[in-house]
Amino acid sequence: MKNTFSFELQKTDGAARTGVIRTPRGEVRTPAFMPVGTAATVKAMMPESVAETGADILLGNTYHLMLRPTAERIDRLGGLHRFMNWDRPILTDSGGFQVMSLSGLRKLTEDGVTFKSHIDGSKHVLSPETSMEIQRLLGSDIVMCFDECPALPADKSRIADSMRLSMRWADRSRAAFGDRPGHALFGIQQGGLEEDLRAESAEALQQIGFEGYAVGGLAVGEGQEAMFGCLDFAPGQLPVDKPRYLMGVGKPDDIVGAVKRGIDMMDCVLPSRSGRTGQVFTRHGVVNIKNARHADDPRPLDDTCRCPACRNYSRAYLHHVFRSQEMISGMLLTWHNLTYFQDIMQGMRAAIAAGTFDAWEADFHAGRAAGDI
Ligand SMILES: CNc1nc2cc(C(N)=O)ccc2[nH]1
Repeated sequence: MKNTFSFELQKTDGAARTGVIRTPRGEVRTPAFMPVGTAATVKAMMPESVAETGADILLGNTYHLMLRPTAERIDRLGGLHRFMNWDRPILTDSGGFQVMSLSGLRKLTEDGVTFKSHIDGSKHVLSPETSMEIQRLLGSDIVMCFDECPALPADKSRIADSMRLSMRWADRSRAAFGDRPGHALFGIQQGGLEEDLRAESAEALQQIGFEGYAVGGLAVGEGQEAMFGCLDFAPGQLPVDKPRYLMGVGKPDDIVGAVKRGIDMMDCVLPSRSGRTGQVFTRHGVVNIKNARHADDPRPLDDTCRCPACRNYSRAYLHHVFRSQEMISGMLLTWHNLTYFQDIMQGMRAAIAAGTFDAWEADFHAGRAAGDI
């Protein structure tokens, strides 16, 4: 096993790309969707089940893990992969986004963010330096720069100031990351929906140099049209030979539109969170299993789906166990949603490789318009 990190761009079809990220813990086929394993678990899933859905990599949340059980404890126990029994690649976020949305009593300065834990009120500091140390202790394969993601809408001067702070933090993140063969540090482009600010951010990040580049600052309430408008130019401002990661996205049609515009990696809680709330994604659209119309329906959710929920159970059963708040409900629906999201990724990888992405996309949208869900 070579102790290196690399990305091979294999085929393009329009702006869409397919390739492979090679890490010491295995390969990540792109475009890739990363399930979110917030507190060292993809909720309601065994890690071997997550692997069976087709996930090559998952995401861990630095903010949650630093508070509980702490990165030091995970390090003492052999690192996050050993701790959660996932031996494939893990990407960890920096904690920057979640500290601003989850913690209490925050104070943001040039140095970083001091805050109180939402769990027990204890005081903590997140900065480029502490975030790099925490992610090193966790042992993640892909580390994210510590940045600030401004809430939208915001005026241009606020977006510019925030982006420039994030670029100074990117520089400090790079310095603190050090020389770690086989591990990657990704920079995060900011700049809101502004093409000139995003260009300035992309240029600043390339001057520093990263193994991959994220498009940050999106999926924060701007809506799909504005997000796609930004993705019509932002990925193209980033190096063509490095992975491009869109953070926090998204619904199936968001994912397809992002890949169409040159994105290689994404993460989102939607398939797992929705699985627990009875929202089921299928190729014909969304099924809300709670709805009484499923109570006597003997059909599977999707008779073309390979997941255990579709192979072994009826909608009537899934409706029953959801209504009865049985644990198997979240397990089966999460398993289905993650399988469906991975099958979308596999479909796009194959279509881009064959040069038929446009036809695949048309079929994807036609299936959702067809209804009969
Ligand atoms: C769910 N939406 C979302 N937008 C994000 C932006 C960032 C970011 N660092 O700009 C990180 C996580 C994010 N999650």
